Amino acid sequence: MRLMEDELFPSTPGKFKIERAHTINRQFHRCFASTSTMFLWALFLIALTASYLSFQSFVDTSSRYFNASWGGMHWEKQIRASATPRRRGGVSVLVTGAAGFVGTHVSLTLRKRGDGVVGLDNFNSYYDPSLKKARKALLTSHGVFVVEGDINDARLLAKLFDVVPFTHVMHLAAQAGVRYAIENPASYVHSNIAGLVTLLEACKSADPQPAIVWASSSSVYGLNEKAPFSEADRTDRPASLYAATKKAGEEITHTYNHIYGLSITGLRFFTVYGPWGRPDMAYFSFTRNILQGKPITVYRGKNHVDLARDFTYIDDIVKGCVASLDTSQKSTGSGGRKRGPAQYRIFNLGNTSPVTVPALVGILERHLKVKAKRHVVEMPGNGDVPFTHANISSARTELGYNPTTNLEAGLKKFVKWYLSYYGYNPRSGGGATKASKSL
Ligand SMILES: O=C(O)[C@H]1O[C@H](OP(=O)(O)OP(=O)(O)OC[C@H]2O[C@@H](n3ccc(=O)[nH]c3=O)[C@H](O)[C@@H]2O)[C@H](O)[C@@H](O)[C@H]1O
Repeated sequence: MRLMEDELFPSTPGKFKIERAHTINRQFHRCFASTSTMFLWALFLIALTASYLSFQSFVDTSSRYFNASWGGMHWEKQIRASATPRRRGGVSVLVTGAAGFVGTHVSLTLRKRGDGVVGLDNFNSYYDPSLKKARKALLTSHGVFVVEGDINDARLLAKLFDVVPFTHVMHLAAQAGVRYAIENPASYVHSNIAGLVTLLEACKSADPQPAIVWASSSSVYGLNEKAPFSEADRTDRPASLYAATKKAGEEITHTYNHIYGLSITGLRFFTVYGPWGRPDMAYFSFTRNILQGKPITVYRGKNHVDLARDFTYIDDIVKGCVASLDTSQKSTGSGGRKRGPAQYRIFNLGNTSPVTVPALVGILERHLKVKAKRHVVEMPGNGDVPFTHANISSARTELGYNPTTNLEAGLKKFVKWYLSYYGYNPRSGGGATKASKSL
């Protein structure tokens, strides 16, 4: 077998051979030159591919950055502006669930008195998100910036505390509704347990740590029969998963108070109602159905006993929330470590005068001037309790809480708002439409 050298450097030189050797030499150089050119080309292609890939990842990262609903210098500027108090001694509050019923009212009240407020809401579709968007528009028109995001988003929460040293957190974001827990139990765990823990983790790590006021629920009294319900009564027999998650929230907040020195106030709301309310609640859905000429289902307890609720008007609840913020002591921890014991409180915020569900329907009929088509059925075993009744003496003493609106007056204001927001068309049988909404 001939070696390659033999081919290139023949052993017997001669003209032909010499020429051939030159030719071979040239071929060798050409070949060598083309190999190095190829090598250079390959290098060039590798470099091109690498720079393309890194450019792509830059584009991806930046487009993610620019498309995210939060982040960026402009966003931070808006957050800071909204969080800045406009009065001497004003507080800076992060309100979760700001586009919710209670969250909107609390945010507006704080803003109107000159506090700094930043809202956070995930605008989920548990009920019509357009109502939440309308509440957000109302807040925006009053200078409250609402971040669209979830309390389960730890990065977002860390960023918010990074941008603003919030003095307080008003935590109202939650999966509400007693009976919906049968349909979608996971949503209660997601918002009321996992979301709460994520929020508390952010608060515990924040420097300074904020004081926290949050919404528990009258439902924690569950099967308690002793009336009126006092904060010291047993709350270990919840009747619904909703109630169980709120009760768990009370235990979880206690832990964070104990370990990290977070100042915490839990408020047990009693069936809150009023303008800008929640469409899933009975007074709201009854109003819609009565106006549309549709039947309403009125639940009744065992032995034909009417169900009753300690319905509480939104303005009274807002006063209780704001008083809770104002009487909160500072958290004692810093850098995730407790420095001393911190305040831990739980208050009932109710009205102390339960009204039966049929009586509620009667009031609505009067205000709407339309007779309801009542369909009375026995209360299904879906988490409801027969009655609620708040003892509010603790809130009276500690917060100066003093509810002043009874159900008759409160529903009158609700109906007025409902008709102005949804409109009223008597020719279509009192059908409510969203077309003529007015803010
Ligand atoms: O205090 C709370 O912690 C809770 O209050 C509220 O729960 P509830 O007191 O159950 O209010 P709501 O649904 O308006 O039913 C009122 C009454 O109407 C009866 N009801 C209800 C629906 C129906 O179709 N028919 C009916 O008779 C029903 O049986 C009940 O007797 C909040 O929704 C909840 O998120 C939580 O905050």
